[in-house]
Amino acid sequence: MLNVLVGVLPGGFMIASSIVVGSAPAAVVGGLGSPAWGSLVVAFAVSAGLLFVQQLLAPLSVSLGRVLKHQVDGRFHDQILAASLRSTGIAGLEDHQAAGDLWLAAEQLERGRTPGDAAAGTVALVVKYTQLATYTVLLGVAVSWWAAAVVCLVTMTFRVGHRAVVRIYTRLRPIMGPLRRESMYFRDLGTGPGAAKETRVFGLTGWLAERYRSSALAALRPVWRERRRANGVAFAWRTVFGVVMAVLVLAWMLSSAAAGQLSLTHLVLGVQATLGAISLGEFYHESDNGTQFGMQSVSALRRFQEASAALDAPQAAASTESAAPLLGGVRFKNVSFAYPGSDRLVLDGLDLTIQAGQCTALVGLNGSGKTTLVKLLSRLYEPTSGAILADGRAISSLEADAWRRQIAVIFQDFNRYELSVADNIAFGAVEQPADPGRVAAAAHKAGIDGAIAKLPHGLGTLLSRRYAEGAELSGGQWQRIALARALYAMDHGARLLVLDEPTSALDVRAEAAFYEEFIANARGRTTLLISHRFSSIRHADRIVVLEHGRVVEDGTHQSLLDQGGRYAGLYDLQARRFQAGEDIEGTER
Ligand SMILES: Nc1ncnc2c1ncn2[C@@H]1O[C@H](COP(=O)(O)OP(=O)(O)OP(=O)(O)O)[C@@H](O)[C@H]1O
Repeated sequence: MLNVLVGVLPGGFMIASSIVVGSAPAAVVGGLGSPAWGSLVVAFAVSAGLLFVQQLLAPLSVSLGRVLKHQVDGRFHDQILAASLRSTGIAGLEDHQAAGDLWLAAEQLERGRTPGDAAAGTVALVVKYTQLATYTVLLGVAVSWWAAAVVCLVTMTFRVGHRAVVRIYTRLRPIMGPLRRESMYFRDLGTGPGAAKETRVFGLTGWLAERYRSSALAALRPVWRERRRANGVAFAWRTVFGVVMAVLVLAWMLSSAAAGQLSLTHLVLGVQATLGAISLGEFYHESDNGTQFGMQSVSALRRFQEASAALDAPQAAASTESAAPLLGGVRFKNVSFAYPGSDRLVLDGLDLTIQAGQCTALVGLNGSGKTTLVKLLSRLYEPTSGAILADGRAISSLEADAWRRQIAVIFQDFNRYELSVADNIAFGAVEQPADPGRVAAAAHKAGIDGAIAKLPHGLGTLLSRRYAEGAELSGGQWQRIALARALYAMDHGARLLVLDEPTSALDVRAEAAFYEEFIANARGRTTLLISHRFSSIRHADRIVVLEHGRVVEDGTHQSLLDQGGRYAGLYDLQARRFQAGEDIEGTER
């Protein structure tokens, strides 16, 4: 409503100021104090008043537009976070297309093309089109309706032209999107610290700069081509048409006034309305980009939400039973699994029981499905067929977050939070208030307390080089921090500890020592240790060998050696290499 008023006010000013000009000759003739002079003063006061109100309300309208933008954007940010942090599954985040849509939604926000801009831009359009409507009506009433129609047509022709240029970006989005994503990837690779070592060591810096340049140019060239086309001949035609029409209308008004068919007031009003309307045929900075692109992030987010919902198994969202503390073991019953969009069974009729109170080691070559098994256990994916039972209840029927509090999982690619050491450990049980004593105890159990003591602020040290007071840990120390996080979770009620390749950053001897120490400490706890190295986990209560998504051997270290099967073969191979002083890892990868 405010914007309608802001749109109408310039029309009011035009009327009042035209009356001022129209009544000036009579006022001059009548002199000071004459009725004509009085009318002139009233018209002048009204026009000044209208101008004043207009100057007062226009900034208010802009400010309210900004408030609207920030409110809409705030809500949208919440929606993006809520969509990407949905806790039922991660299939959408790991799917190329869906993840691309989520990236697009966030990227549009970073580029300042937000739903808030669309909302504020739409509201700002109300001002512009109310103005155009007002000028058209004034011209129609004061001069002629055909002149009003022509001027309105000219303005809209310019507007259509400007919008056509803006629309080019939307039309080319399917081509530009992947290219832009590629160029952003190369830019981030070149400017971020993560890849800095390798790009220099391998001499990739020149290659990186060239790939960034070529992919950025490939994304921009189609836009430049289309823009030249839209801004070239079509623009020239529109300009010629607009200028000719405007000149014709103005000339006609002048000749009518000269012939005495149009009063001075009507002439001034007609000229003002014509020029005012035509000046509205411009590009609207406050509206055009926002209304054209602002909703793209919304559509991209909707696509991501739909794809995630379709990719995640429906039971994941539906399960609501509360999870009782896990007392017995966990059983994988004939579990098969293929990643969404793939027919390949990564797990194929897997039968496995993780016994309570035992340390079970799961070994298998790269790609045999070990991490996938942990993702199913954590309910980040649901089995394609079969069931995972905890104390005899299908975990798919349990409320996902409640079930996850029963397990403490450290993935291979665990998170390194750029927060304090204490936070990194206490995230193991984030739903409970952090307990410094138990944090220190977990750090001690994970064998990282010595390294923490040497940090400038102990447990309070920020683990990030981005801060002056921050510190960086080695890969092996980070792994111990992650282990401390899992132990802290166990200390707060988690019943099953899962470590997926917890020692990949340790050297062979440190790894062997870690496993020996860990397995000894974990006695009596339900633990699942995952490794692709067969030699390290020989002290586990039980060793399960996974191959092509199935259990192929199951027993103690000694019984598996006696069987002389897969485990024995690979164990012997590693042991011989180790004795020969070669890198064990090299044999198996
Ligand atoms: N998100 C995913 N989408 C599609 N396929 C996947 C995905 N993650 C893993 N895979 C495939 O599933 C198979 C098993 O992978 P998984 O990570 O479970 O193996 P792994 O035994 O843990 O291997 P590693 O010892 O190398 O960690 C691999 O062939 C892999 O390519």
